[in-house]
Amino acid sequence: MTLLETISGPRDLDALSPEQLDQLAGEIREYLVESVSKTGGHLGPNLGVVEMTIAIHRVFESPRDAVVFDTGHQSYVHKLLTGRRDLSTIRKTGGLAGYPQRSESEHDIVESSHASSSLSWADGISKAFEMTGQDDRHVVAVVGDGALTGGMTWEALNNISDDNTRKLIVVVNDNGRSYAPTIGGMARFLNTVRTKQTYRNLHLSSRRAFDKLGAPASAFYRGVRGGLHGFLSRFTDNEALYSNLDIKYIGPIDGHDERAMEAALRQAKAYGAPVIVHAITDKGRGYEPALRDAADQFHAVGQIDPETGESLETASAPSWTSVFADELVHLAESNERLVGITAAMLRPTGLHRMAERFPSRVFDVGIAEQHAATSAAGLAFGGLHPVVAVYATFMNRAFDQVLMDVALHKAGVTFVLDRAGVTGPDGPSHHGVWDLSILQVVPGIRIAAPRDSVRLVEELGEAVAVDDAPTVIRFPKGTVGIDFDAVRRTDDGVDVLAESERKDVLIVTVGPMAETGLQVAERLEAQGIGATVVDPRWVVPVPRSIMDLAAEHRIVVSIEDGIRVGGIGTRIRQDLREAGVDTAVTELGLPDEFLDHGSRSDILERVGLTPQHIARDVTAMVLGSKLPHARGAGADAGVSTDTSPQPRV
Ligand SMILES: Cc1ncc(C[n+]2csc(CCOP(=O)(O)OP(=O)(O)O)c2C)c(N)n1
Ligand SMILES: CC(=O)[C@@H](O)[C@H](O)COP(=O)(O)O
Ligand SMILES: [Mg+2]
Repeated sequence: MTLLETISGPRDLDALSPEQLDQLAGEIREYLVESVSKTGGHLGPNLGVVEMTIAIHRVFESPRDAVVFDTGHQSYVHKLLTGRRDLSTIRKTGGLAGYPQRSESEHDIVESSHASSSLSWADGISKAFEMTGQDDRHVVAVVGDGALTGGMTWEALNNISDDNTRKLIVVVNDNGRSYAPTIGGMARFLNTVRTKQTYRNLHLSSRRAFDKLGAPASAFYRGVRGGLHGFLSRFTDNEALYSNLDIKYIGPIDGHDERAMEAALRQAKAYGAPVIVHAITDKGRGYEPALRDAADQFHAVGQIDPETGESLETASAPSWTSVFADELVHLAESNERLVGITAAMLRPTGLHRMAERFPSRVFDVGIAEQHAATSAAGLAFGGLHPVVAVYATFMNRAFDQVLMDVALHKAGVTFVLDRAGVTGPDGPSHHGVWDLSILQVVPGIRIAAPRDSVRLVEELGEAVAVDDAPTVIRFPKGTVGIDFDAVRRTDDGVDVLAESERKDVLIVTVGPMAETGLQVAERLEAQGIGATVVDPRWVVPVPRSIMDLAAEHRIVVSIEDGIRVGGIGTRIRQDLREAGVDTAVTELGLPDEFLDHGSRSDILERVGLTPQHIARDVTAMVLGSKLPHARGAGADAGVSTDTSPQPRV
């Protein structure tokens, strides 16, 4: 029996000797490589937090003490130590989540995988503990150096540094990387700390480092009620505590030295006020293929050969990301106004290709999507055309910047939203399902959803030609499907993909849902129901010809890989009413609920967004049987049927 097999909860760690702790760390690393190489997942980040997580769970008493992981992708070791020793189902339908999940364990607190929120969580939890007489409970936040480049962390630090006695420990997991090396002035400073062999005179050097960063950073260093003084000072008995700041700093500590981590954490625990413990770690620690991987040190892997680290997955077609990446380079060759912006995801969004070709025209702003959007408005003001490439789900947090900085100023900025729609294994906070509903309310915005690679190329070119409004191109995770040529194109750019003599149903598909729409049409034809399938290409604003086509049909069905509430279907319905077209509309999309992790196909099946489900429902509607009630959340697709005028039979 391995030591790991004896650990059913954190308290089982207490009796282990130093030698056993080292043995346990080795067993955990071995298991992570063996298991994650089969399932895929965040292998590199978790290999980097083995000793840290063991030390946290030995020093603190979860769940009485609250342990919060920023982003949560590095919580596999936490799961192993809190009664979930079998990771073989991780990220699979019905299996363990790839992030903390309260329904799995009382030890899990923050389920969102959106970075840079952990310190705000910790600030709130620690305040609540103090205010409810639970001030013997500690809060521990594990935050990566990458997550520290997100603005929320500094908002939280500014509050945590208020004069207080809250038992809040911030463990900075500093491995020097997000995917790639973490960017920015603060990261450069951390690097200074990381590389100092003796870490002597840290305080002096840090002042110099911040002075080097220029006035704003020095001002921040000297004056703002932030935690940086404590963050920069070296730990000595109470010496490092600054009168107007309350964040003591301990470190840097070797994050792979379990005993050193424990000692630092015990000091922090005993201190009785907010403390930062700065741990230096290696992403991918103990696994050569990860440490050697220059791209991202196995930040997130698919199935790999555990011996060599080689990917075992073969792509049957190019990914949406790679089609975008190549076309952007092609466009940038002839349009020197184009610049790219990534939020710490250069390679995952494909911008690395433009960066290789035009290094001075791509900016990595760190995990800072809000800053990305507004700095893009600035770039546009200066005469450039920025292309901001982010995952759709992360665009949520930059809504105000798109609205008030980009759109209000009619800035020509193109947002490329990768991983739009149901993504699958990364769970509810990673599905890119809100972008269509959120962004379509932005005045003047134009949103395109390419159905295939040909349209992605076409619509990207159209987008970057717009210089007086924000444009959005959204496409899903994974490889592109087959190209669907149009039967004809209307004068306002709507592609008719299939049409029938009988004008029973107009199916309006958003993006790659075109394939589903065509399959639905085939099924309907088999029932003698005539269907026209159209792809608007640009879904916001809804092209005029959609109104005209709707007026010719008995019912309109929209199909989108986004939440139905406030989706494109809703907009079509509203526009039809405003145009005086009373054709009934059925909007099909995702239910407005958080969709668990799983495979994309399983999730679409569960919510009823499949050709079979849709054809069955539409057949029932057109043949005049009872319209399907809005089915319960989670059971079926969000179906809203406008029942004002019944379909004309
Ligand atoms: C708001 C947001 N933007 C982007 C991401 C994608 N993302 C996931 S992990 C990661 C890097 C995190 O780096 P760090 O905090 O240093 O943690 P590490 O992986 O190094 O342990 C990024 C950018 C995210 N989860 N949330
Ligand atoms: C944790 C995080 O946000 C990312 O690492 C995410 O897991 C990447 O997802 P993809 O695998 O779709 O790139
Ligand atoms: Mg990091």
